[in-house]
Amino acid sequence: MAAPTGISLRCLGYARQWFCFRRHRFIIVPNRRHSVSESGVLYLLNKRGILKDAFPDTAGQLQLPMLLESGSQTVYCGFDPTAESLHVGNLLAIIGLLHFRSAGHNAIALIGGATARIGDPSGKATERETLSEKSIEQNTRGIRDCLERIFTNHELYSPRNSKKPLGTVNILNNASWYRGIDVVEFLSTVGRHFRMGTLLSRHSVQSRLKSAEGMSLTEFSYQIFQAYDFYHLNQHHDCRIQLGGTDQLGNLMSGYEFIHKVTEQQVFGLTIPLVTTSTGDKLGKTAGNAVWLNRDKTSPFELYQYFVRQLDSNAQRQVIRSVWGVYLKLFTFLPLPEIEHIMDQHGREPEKRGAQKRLAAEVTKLVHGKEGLESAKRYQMITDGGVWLNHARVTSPEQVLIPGQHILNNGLTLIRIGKKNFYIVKWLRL
Ligand SMILES: N[C@@H](Cc1ccc(O)cc1)C(=O)O
Repeated sequence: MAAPTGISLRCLGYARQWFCFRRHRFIIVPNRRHSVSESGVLYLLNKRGILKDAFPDTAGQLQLPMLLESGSQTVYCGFDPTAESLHVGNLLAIIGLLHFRSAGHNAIALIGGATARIGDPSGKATERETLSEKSIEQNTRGIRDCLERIFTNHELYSPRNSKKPLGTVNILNNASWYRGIDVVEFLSTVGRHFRMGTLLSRHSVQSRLKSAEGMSLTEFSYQIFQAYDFYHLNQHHDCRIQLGGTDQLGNLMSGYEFIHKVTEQQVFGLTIPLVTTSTGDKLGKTAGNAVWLNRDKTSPFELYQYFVRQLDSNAQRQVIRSVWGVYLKLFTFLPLPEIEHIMDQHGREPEKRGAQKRLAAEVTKLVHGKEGLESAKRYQMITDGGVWLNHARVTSPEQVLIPGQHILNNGLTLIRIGKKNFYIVKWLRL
């Protein structure tokens, strides 16, 4: 973590924390003259490395901490249903929302049933493929399922630092408010507030305009829809904070500007960092494929393995040690002193792979619950080489039982699990 040595902006005497920005990192420096609210959610998110930028920066530095301390607030983050499941790359945004929930604030996960049809150009070099309404509906079901499961697991299993009651979580779909909006009405009332110069200046637009393919009006208008969503949630759910990945900054700014113009209310955008592996790749891809959060696309075992395995090379041990510590802070809700303890132990006995096993266990429990974690561990036993069939070690969970080899001619199989547990299985021929 970067040391808090940049330009700092002191809050007036009544603020509990002040912030500084250095090399695009969001740093919160506790105000030593006043009792520091080290339990504040921004302070915590920052300590865990989950915050990157705030928008608008100056107001964000001074007003947002005060707003969050003044009472329960509503925070939202959107997910477009472009696939049947969310993936590991979405996990940090969900975890960010859940930290707000743990601190007693209310979280909205917005499924972009409407925006998925428009297609967000942010971070994309080419126009998105058009999705049929039917596949968007199917994807929406998969994503809703995924979010509900994670929210329940968070409530059941995640350790909490705050004594405040958990905030609410709400899953909404923006298709529900666009259904009733007339296109002429939308352009004449909403469209009027957006200035072409500002829209054109966004990075997502600029990079696409320079490409040979250019950009369609549909994708160009995406930021207006996301801005309107923020406005809608502000009006109907008193939502004043939007969370998104770093590529979402332009969309967050459009929302801020629109709401500010129409309502004069102060709202905020927060970005979370893009997590990369030690080799610089986006986290959440294995052999180029995404690691999904729904079990029919990536099993609990594969998810567990992904976190245990990747970066697991001796050549990178020094890097790995610090990376595991960072991942534990980002992807688990374990208290920071406990993470330090895990890392100390890991430093003493790295061969036990304690840090990565704990990381994998916590992530699998959050995503698939206790039952999912148990099933992942049962397979793990096989890949660790702790299972023998007729005295031969089995290391692949895909192992098939072959008659004559694993099922002896007398119809028996001797199974050994670990050092001491022996079982005889008698197979009946039907
Ligand atoms: N544009 C976001 C998803 C989103 C959709 C609608 C919103 O209101 C907010 C966010 C993304 O692609 O990640």
